[in-house]
Amino acid sequence: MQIFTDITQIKQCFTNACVTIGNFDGVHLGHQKLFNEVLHRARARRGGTSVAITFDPHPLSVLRPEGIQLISTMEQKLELVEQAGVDILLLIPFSKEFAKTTAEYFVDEILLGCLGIVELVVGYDYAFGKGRAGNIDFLRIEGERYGFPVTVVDAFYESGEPVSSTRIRKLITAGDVAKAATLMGRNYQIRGKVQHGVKRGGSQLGFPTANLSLNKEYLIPHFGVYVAQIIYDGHTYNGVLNVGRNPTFPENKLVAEVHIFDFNKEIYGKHIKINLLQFLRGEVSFPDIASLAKQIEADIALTKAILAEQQHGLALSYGGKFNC
Ligand SMILES: Cc1cc2nc3c(=O)[nH]c(=O)nc-3n(C[C@H](O)[C@H](O)[C@H](O)COP(=O)(O)O)c2cc1C
Ligand SMILES: Nc1ncnc2c1ncn2[C@@H]1O[C@H](COP(=O)(O)OP(=O)(O)O)[C@@H](O)[C@H]1O
Repeated sequence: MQIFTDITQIKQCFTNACVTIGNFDGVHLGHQKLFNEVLHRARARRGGTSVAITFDPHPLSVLRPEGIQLISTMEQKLELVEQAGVDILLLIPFSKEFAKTTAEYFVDEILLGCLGIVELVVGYDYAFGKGRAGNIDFLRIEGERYGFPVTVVDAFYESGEPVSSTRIRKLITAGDVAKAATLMGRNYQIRGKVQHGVKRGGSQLGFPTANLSLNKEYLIPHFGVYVAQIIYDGHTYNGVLNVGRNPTFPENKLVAEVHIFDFNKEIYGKHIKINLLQFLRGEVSFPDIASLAKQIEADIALTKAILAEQQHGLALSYGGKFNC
């Protein structure tokens, strides 16, 4: 995937550009449906180029005084859009100034002038430009005037409800990461460089934990303990994660810390990714360190049992398929 971080970097229109526009926070199954439609139109029908346009930072983090807590970092978003198979990603720098861009200017200058659009694919609820004037009715009229068909893609439904970034944010904030995964088509993930903690995990508790600091610009999952999967240096490990403020101790610092199973390496400063698979319990203030250690032991046993059960389930479902 080729990435452009400003329209001025695009010197020549793309061949038969089939374009979608959106914020794509979380790159969930609804977004993936849009990308599939664009890819199908670009490749199978037009022999052209699939283009996604998004904004950096997320418009609501600029326009809303209270900001927005995002599901995915820009780094993750780029990875996921690339995995979806999109050829070109245009990341338009978003500012209060850019928010004043009229929908007409956007269509004339960016879609037609810069990209050479031949087809537009948008989600059922999408609108852009000053005052959200670039809504579906407007785009259909512009499409007819300039000769680019506009395809409106309906939501992806799960349990009869549309999948949306807002719905996923609510689930993660409530700790229901397992359900969020079914709406995203992948697990909710946090990532970052391993930080130094207070050196209590290994020496006092008997369970070292690799600590990540959490940035408040992103969603903070419900405080508590999760079954986790850790990706480090090209390998995947199982583990158990605690998100919260360690109320048993006085520091009160927000942290995500993961005890990795069958692992014994010093990884301070290294980049790790943690997938949150299932919520186990909320964070508790324990009367002493021995009670906390005992609880962590129980958390580990439960995590291992859940993972073994999942493996067993997978083996059965593969068995079922082979038997058909
Ligand atoms: C599985 C697990 C569960 C935890 N649960 C709690 C908890 O309920 N309450 C709490 O205060 N701290 C909890 N912690 C955090 C520990 O207090 C923390 O890992 C320990 O103090 C080590 O901190 P350090 O990495 O800064 O040395 C948990 C940690 C793990 C790995
Ligand atoms: N199984 C493991 N899980 C997590 N971290 C481990 C493990 N084995 C070794 N480590 C290392 O130990 C560090 C955590 O030890 P800990 O005593 O909790 O110190 P800190 O308070 O700095 O987090 C991790 O950052 C990592 O470098």
